[in-house]
Amino acid sequence: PSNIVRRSANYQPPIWHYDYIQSLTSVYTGESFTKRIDKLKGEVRMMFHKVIDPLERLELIDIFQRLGICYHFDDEIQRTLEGIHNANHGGKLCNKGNIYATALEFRLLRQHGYNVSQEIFNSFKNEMGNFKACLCDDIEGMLCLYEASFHSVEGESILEEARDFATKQLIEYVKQSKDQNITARVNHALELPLHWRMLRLEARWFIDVYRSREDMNPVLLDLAELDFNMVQATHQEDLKEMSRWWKCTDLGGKLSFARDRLMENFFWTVGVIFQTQFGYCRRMSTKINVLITTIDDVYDVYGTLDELELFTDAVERWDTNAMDRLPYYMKICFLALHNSINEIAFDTLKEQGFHIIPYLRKVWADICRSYLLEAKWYHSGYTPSLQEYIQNAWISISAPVILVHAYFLVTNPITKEGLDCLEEYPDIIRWSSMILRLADDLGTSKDELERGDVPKSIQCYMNETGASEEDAREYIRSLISETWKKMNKEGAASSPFSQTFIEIAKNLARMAQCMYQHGDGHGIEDRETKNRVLSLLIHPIP
Ligand SMILES: CC1(C)[C@@H]2CC[C@@]1(C)[C@@H](OP(=O)([O-])OP(=O)([O-])[O-])C2
Ligand SMILES: [Mg+2]
Ligand SMILES: [Mg+2]
Ligand SMILES: [Mg+2]
Ligand SMILES: [Mg+2]
Ligand SMILES: [Mg+2]
Repeated sequence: PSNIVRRSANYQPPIWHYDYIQSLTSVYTGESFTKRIDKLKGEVRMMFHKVIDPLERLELIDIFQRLGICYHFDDEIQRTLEGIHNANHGGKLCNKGNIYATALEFRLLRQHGYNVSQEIFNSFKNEMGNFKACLCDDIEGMLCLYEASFHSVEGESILEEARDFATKQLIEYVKQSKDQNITARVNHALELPLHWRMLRLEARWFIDVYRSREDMNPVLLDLAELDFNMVQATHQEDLKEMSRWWKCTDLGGKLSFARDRLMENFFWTVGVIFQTQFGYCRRMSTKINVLITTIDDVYDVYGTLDELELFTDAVERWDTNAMDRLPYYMKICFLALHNSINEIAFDTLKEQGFHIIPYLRKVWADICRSYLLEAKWYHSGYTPSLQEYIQNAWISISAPVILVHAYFLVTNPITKEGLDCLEEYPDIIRWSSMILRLADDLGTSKDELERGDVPKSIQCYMNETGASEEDAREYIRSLISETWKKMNKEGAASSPFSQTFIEIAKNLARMAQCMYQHGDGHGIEDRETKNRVLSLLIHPIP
C-alpha cells in the first residue's frame, strides 16, 4: 500500500569504496618477513631472560603489552608473574613503600587472573585512612595507581579511593603542564584507562611514544613495528575478502535505507580479535555485523509494524517457507541471513561434528523479538523505565548474537559443558553487552531520536528521575564503570570458556567505548573512525 510512511535515517553512502579497498596491498607478507620477525623474537626473548630484577621484568611485560607484542611471549610472562605471585605468598612484598612498583605489580597480576588483595595499598595511607599527599610527587606512581584501580571488582573501596586520589593528582599535573611527554601520557590515561582501550589502537599509539623514550630498545621497537605491519597485512586480506562478499550480496544496494558500513563492521572485528590466526572469526563476524546493522535498520527505520511482525515470525521459524508473506526487501534480507548463518553452521558441522543451528537461530530470534518490542514501544509512544528498557536493550544491542557466534568461531574443540552454558546467556556476555549498549546509547541516541527511534537509556533515565541530560549521561557513564567491575570478576579460572573467548567479550566492550568515544563512530565515518581505520588498516608504520 502506497500510504506507508517510512522514516529515513539519511545515512551517507560509504566513504570506503569497493575499488579502493580491493586496491590495498602490503609488502609485509611472505617468507622473508617471517624469518625476520622470528629472529627479532629470539633476540627479545634472550633480552627478557637476562633481566633479573623483578620490577624491571614487570616493566618489560608492561611494555610488551602496550606495544601489542605480548602474545609472542605468553609463556615468559606467565612464568614471571607466577614466580612473583608465589614470592609474595611468603608475605614479603618486593616493592614495599614504592607506589609505582606496587601498583604495577598489582595491575599485571590482576590482569592475568591472580586475585591480589587491594589491602596492599593500605601501606600508602596515613593514620586518617587517606592516601598520603606526598605520593602525588611521583607522577609515574600516580599513573600506575590510576591504571591499577580499573582492575577492581565490586566492593573494593580502597581501589575506589585510589582511582579518585590518582585522578585528582593527574588532573592537577596536567594543569601545571610541566613535561609535555608526560602530560600527553597523562591526558591519554584520563581520556580512557588502559584496561578499557582497544588493543590495536593502543599499540599503534604506544609504538610512537616508545620510539621517543631515551631508554628505547631498538630491537624491541623493530619487533613491535614489524609485527604491527605484518598483522595489518593479514587484516587487509580479511577485509578485501569480506568486501567482495558484501558487494556480491548487493544488500547495500537492495536495502539502500540501511547503513552500508562494511569497513566499520570489519573494523569492529579487529578490535574484538586481532591475532592473525583468527582470520576466519574476523571474516564471519564481519558478516554477522553487517547483517545486524542491516536488520537493526529494518526495525529502527524502515519496516512497518505489520512487516516487522512477519519478519520476526520468519526468523523464529527459521524456515524459508515463511518467506512467502514477506515483502521483497525482507525476503532478500531474510535469505541473506539464513544462507550466511547456515553456512557457518555447516562449517562447524563439517569441522567438529556439532549441529549448532539451534543455538544460532535462538540468538537471532531473541534479538528480533527485542527489536520488535522496541518498535512497538516507539510506535505507541511508550517510554519504559530504565530497568525495563535495559532488560530488553542488552539483547537488542546485538552483543549476545556477536558473542555466541564468536564462541563457535574460535572454540575448537567445542564442549558439551560450553554448549550447556550457552543455553542461558552467561554473565560474561551480559556484562559485555551492557557496556556495548550503554556506550552505543551515549554515542548514537541523539541522532536516533532526531530521526525517530525508541527512547534510549539516557532518555529513559531522564523521564524516570527528571534528571538533566548531562546528569543522565554521567549516570550512564557510571553504569559502564560499575559493569566493568562485574566483568573483571569473570576470570577464566572458574569459567568453561577459553581465555580467548573471555578476552573477545572484554574486547567487544573496549571496542564499543573506542567507537563511541567521540560520538557515533559507527554511523559517522569521516571523523575519528576514518583516522583510526587509516592508521590500523591502511598505512603501515614507516
Ligand atoms: C554493531 C552495532 C553495535 C549494532 C549494529 C550496528 C551497531 C553500531 C549498533 O547500531 P545502533 O543503531 O546504534 O543500535 P541500536 O541503538 O539501534 O540498538 C548496533
Ligand atoms: Mg545504504
Ligand atoms: Mg539502530
Ligand atoms: Mg535498534
Ligand atoms: Mg544506537
Ligand atoms: Mg622504522
